[in-house]
Amino acid sequence: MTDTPATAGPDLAAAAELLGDDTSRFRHDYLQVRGLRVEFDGFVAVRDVDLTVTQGDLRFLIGPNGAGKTTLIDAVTGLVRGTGSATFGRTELLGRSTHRIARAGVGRTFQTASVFSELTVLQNLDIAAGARRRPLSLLRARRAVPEAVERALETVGLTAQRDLPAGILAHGQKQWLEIGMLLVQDAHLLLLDEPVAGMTHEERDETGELLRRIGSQRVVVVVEHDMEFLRSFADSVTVMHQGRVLAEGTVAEVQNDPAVVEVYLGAPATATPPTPGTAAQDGPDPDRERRDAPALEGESA
Ligand SMILES: Nc1ncnc2c1ncn2[C@@H]1O[C@H](COP(=O)(O)OP(=O)(O)OP(=O)(O)O)[C@@H](O)[C@H]1O
Repeated sequence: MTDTPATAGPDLAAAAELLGDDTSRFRHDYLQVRGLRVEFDGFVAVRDVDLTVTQGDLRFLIGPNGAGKTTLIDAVTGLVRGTGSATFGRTELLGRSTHRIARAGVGRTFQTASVFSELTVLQNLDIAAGARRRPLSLLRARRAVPEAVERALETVGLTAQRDLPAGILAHGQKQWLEIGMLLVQDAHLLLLDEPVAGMTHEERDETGELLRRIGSQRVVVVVEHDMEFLRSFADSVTVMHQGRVLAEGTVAEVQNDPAVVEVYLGAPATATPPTPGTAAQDGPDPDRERRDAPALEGESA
């Protein structure tokens, strides 16, 4: 946050207004994944995954590195081929193109924000909003900023930065811009891949509040490694390990689940508790997943 103007952060009142659209065609839709399987040249990255996420249930998807979290999102959004079923509303998403999945109201962010750096914040939002417009009408100058774009700017707290090139935004602001782009695209299932990675504490809290608001009206799945952020904002948690769902429940439930403790800490919960964040001496050889797993207790990774 050195060369960018200070921001007041997301505007929660604007978020409430923007999200208070209870005439939405997506109002009762939810994500339902059944028997999802993704293979890469014979390596099974995701297997037998069942997942149901509804509106008002801010779901965090956690698990050690390589657990299959991003691959799950990739399959739901059409970036990789999966078998089984993944529906949002009445739409089967598997087997559809990324474009058609987006049209079904499904949007995602990536670990690295993918905004057009040379274009302004406003232009980025305008392009996202215009995803359904014809190319010629996109080129035509318009007199006013569309209301949805204006509201999204306020919602994600970037009104003061609207005319700045997106490339000079702080990391957190780029993530907010991406979320704004999903809102103007009318995404009602938002899949966010590590949205607070690299953010300051303040930005994380602002992002958490924003996600809560969005999650009360839309279906939101957050892939995260930041346990402090999870404890503050998750309504529910799905834990993945080696491509499967290992556990699911409230933060307290998964934190106290022996299988989860074992995966994260490297020892059965009933054994002498290891030092948080380290593998147990007597446990199996720590593999890559375990070494990289953040501590479930204490400070975030
Ligand atoms: N395109 C690919 N080709 C081959 N293997 C892949 C591909 N994408 C992912 N994998 C493998 O699938 C497994 C799951 O990876 P994935 O990125 O989904 O894990 P993750 O839980 O998101 O991990 P992280 O927290 O590190 O992002 C890993 O073993 C990874 O190496």
